[in-house]
Amino acid sequence: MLQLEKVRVELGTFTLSLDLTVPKGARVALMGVSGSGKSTLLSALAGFLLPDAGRIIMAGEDVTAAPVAQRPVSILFQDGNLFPHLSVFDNIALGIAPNLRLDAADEARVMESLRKVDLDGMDERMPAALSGGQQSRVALARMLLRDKPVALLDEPFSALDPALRREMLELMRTLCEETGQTLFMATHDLRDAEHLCDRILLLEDGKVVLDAELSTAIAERTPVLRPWM
Ligand SMILES: Nc1ncnc2c1ncn2[C@@H]1O[C@H](COP(=O)(O)OP(=O)(O)OP(=O)(O)O)[C@@H](O)[C@H]1O
Repeated sequence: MLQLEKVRVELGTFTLSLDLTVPKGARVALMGVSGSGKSTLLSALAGFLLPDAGRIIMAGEDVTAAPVAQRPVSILFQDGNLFPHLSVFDNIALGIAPNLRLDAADEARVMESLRKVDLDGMDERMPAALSGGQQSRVALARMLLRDKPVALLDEPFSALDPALRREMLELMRTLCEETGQTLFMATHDLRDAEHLCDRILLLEDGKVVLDAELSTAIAERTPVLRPWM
């Protein structure tokens, strides 16, 4: 379970205000027009921004003042998630060992995460020698390996064509279902959201205007969601 208790984040004249609880394992689509506060919310969850008021509780722990590295989160932001001078293996290994010193068990975990995203045998390649979709899979493998309770995605896979992007979103959904991760994904595309998410949080000017089960909101054509349909 993840709780945002009366959280307020102020950025100049903009204020994000949230008071909500997200069940463990929920996959939440964060939607709203440009400037509504999606990235601000992800940054507050990741710890890049500290709230001016309120508390953030993740996996039973108060992380309100915790630095990025101490939060139980993994992050996948837009594109360019890979280091071009490191091999696929090392890019993934960074998820567990920032100094790249791995023991045999860690190495086996890296290879296992590669297998899960269907990239066996690609461990020695450099990112430039992979297709866009394969690069996204490497970033996903690293996220998997970190095995954190909360995943934060900001318009991921946006460089991929829609068919490949949706394939990645579905892969992400399968992996989340296996691990029970709670996920937040900022997106402008309701169809993309449907491929991965089961809840929707719609923001307007820093406030939640819809917090609902995604399939129900779509089936009922909830008025605030209609512009996105
Ligand atoms: N460092 C900052 N100082 C002042 N205002 C900021 C700062 N960062 C963001 N903002 C403002 O906060 C508001 C929310 O921005 P945010 O990036 O969270 O929106 P968003 O919904 O993610 O938009 P987009 O869909 O364009 O990425 C905007 O009005 C933005 O101008």
